Amino acid sequence: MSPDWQFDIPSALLVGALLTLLIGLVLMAVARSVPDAVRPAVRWWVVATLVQPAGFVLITLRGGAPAWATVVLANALIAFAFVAYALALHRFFGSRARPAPLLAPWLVVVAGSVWWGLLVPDLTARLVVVSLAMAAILAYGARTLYRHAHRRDRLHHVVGLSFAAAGGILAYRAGVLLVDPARVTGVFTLNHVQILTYAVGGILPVVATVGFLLMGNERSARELERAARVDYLTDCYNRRAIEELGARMMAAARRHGMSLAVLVIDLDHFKRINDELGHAAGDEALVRSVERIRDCLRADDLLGRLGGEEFVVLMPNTDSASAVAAAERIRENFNALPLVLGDVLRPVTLSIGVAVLAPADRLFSQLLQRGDRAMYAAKNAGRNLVIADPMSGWVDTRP
Ligand SMILES: Nc1nc2c(ncn2[C@@H]2O[C@H](COP(=O)(O)OP(=O)(O)OP(=O)(O)O)[C@@H](O)[C@H]2O)c(=O)[nH]1
Repeated sequence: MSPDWQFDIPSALLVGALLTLLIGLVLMAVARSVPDAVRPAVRWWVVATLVQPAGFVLITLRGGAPAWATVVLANALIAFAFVAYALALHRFFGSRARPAPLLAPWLVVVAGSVWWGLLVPDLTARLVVVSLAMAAILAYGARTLYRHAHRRDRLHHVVGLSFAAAGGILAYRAGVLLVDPARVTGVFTLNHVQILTYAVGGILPVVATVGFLLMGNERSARELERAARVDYLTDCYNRRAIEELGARMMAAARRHGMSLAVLVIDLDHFKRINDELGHAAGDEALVRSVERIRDCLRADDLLGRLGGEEFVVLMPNTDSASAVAAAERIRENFNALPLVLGDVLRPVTLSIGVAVLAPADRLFSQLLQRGDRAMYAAKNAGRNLVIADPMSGWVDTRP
């Protein structure tokens, strides 16, 4: 280091502690606005950002306060904060936390601090063991993140690389001490190893927390976007999404000279289910029906709920005969097997209208309207029926 440079580790630790605490408070303030699913993760992260500064402050008191506090408690708190960060990532990705792989290194930190800090004082052994155990916790956190994060989502690198860098620095310190124990004669010894550990170690939680905040924000945005496109009850697309996707599919079909079919599916006498079994059973019937219909479809068909008990299937690259065959398969499935609503078996039939993209269709709504008309024709013809719109080639599959 240049002779003009001054660096003092306790000050760096206090600044790091203050920054971590402040960003933890920011996170606490936004915790209420994150989606419910992310809230437990945010809570663990807030715990980490409150506990870690306490550990850092205790380290600055070394020499002036008893070793059980400045060594054992300080290390236990910092290692606990690392465990809490890792648990936060576990929760963020929805996995139930299995603390065992995190508890073991935390216990090593505590036991190593007690043994080589209080009972048989040995700075080198203590720093090596504590550094390696803490590095293991951080590596576990980074692994959790990289196992679950979406590949296209680059944001998680901010958190993942912060974990990996902090773990790497601690492992590097252990390596240097093993090779050359004389390098560190006290915790505040000024050399590149200690400066890296405490200066970078104080900055990384702040960087990681910013990354975590942005991850939470992105998750909120994605969930809002999803909520705007998905039917809350049945989890298939809602009307708005279907109209958007339908228009897009129609344009693609035109561009590539391919066909596009729609099925408009309506449950017959659905009102009777509500009237006889109650509204909750009616809701369940809608959910079970969506599952059934989905099971009958190809991977690139899209299913949506237009409202009430009316559904639509968008079938790319499908001609009239194939669409009618698919509709017939769905109708027959319902006709053959009653829906299971709790303990009740309830026979439900379907009326299905089929329409295929015609040269005259300018808007997706026109195609959908023809499907809807065909569905009503099936209703008027006695229900439990598939009818194709005349412009798609009239087909009546009355059994
Ligand atoms: N449980 C439940 N019922 C709904 C929901 N949306 C609409 N409904 C009910 O669905 C029923 C639809 O009744 P109708 O339009 O008369 O149709 P239907 O009884 O199926 O008769 P057809 O279509 O002519 O065979 C109404 O009673 C609505 O209250 C929903 O989300 N959940």
